Amino acid sequence: MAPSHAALDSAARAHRIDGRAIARSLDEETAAAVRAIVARDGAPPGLAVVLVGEDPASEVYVGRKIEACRRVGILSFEHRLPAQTTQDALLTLIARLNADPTIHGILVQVPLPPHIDDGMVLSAIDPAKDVDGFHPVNVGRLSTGTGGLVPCTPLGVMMLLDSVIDDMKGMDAVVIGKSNIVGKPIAMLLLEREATVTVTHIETRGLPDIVRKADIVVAAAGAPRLVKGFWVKEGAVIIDVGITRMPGEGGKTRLVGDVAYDEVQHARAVTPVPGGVGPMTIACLLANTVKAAEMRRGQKK
Ligand SMILES: Nc1nc(=O)c2c([nH]1)NC[C@@H]1CN(c3ccc(C(=O)N[C@@H](CCC(=O)O)C(=O)O)cc3)C=[N+]21
Repeated sequence: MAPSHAALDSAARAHRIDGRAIARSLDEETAAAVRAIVARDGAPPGLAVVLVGEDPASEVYVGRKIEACRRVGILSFEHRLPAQTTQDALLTLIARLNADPTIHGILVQVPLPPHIDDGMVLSAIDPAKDVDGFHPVNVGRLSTGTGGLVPCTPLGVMMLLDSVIDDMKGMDAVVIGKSNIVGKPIAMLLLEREATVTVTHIETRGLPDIVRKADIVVAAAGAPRLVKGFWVKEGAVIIDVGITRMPGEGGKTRLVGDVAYDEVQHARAVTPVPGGVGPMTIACLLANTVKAAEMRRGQKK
């Protein structure tokens, strides 16, 4: 006897979007672009990575960024400053990096220690070197669709969506999370594609019912396993941006996303954590550094 549709459905699993593989192929393009820049200018693009303090998670991320630069041939310059560094000292370093022609991109790892004003520091970075896309000039460009450098995680999210969706026009997209570095820029990018975008957050009333209407769900609330199976419409595409470190077995930490991955197998496609958005964020940082170098040559706007 042929299996019933219900049996087929319950056996079907969502496509797992492989962020590591997609990041690897973007890195190949970036490496080729770096080789072309070296052939033309005699020197590769340079990225300055600034880390203030000793947050262990930040150290892991910064280490990965430096290693990724080496892989594609970008020169990285690491600036590790003690936690008690003053805001003035940090602003002085940024001014020096802004003026340094061998530096094409500047990344100041956030969060910064509490005595430093993130907004002041990010606004001090030359917008043309702002590979994070956090400077108000780049935020303004993104929201008016006028070019500039786009934040890395949101860029990566769009590439993951593009790997499974041909055209987002008219689709219902729900973004959970309203941060300046993830939720808001993703909403702008989805709007540019003519999706119908609802931006929600942890305080949104009736959140499960709103999410259930979505063809595209981007979970970026930083709330482990917030999105349950019954929140998700059959056939939706889900991007999990959340990364929370939880105590795991044997004193290790384990990473938990914002989506209850095992409960959403009736989705069309879903990203894992780890191995989804995280690797894309780093690949997009490298791509943005090349973009900044090419913008300086006046080749791209
Ligand atoms: N100025 C600035 N720019 C950033 O882009 C920035 C930042 N500050 N502060 C912190 C967040 C976080 N972030 C991640 C980068 C890579 C992974 C990543 O590679 N994740 C791996 C796992 C990494 C692990 O094992 O811990 C994965 O999801 O597969 C995650 C998170 C960039 N951030």
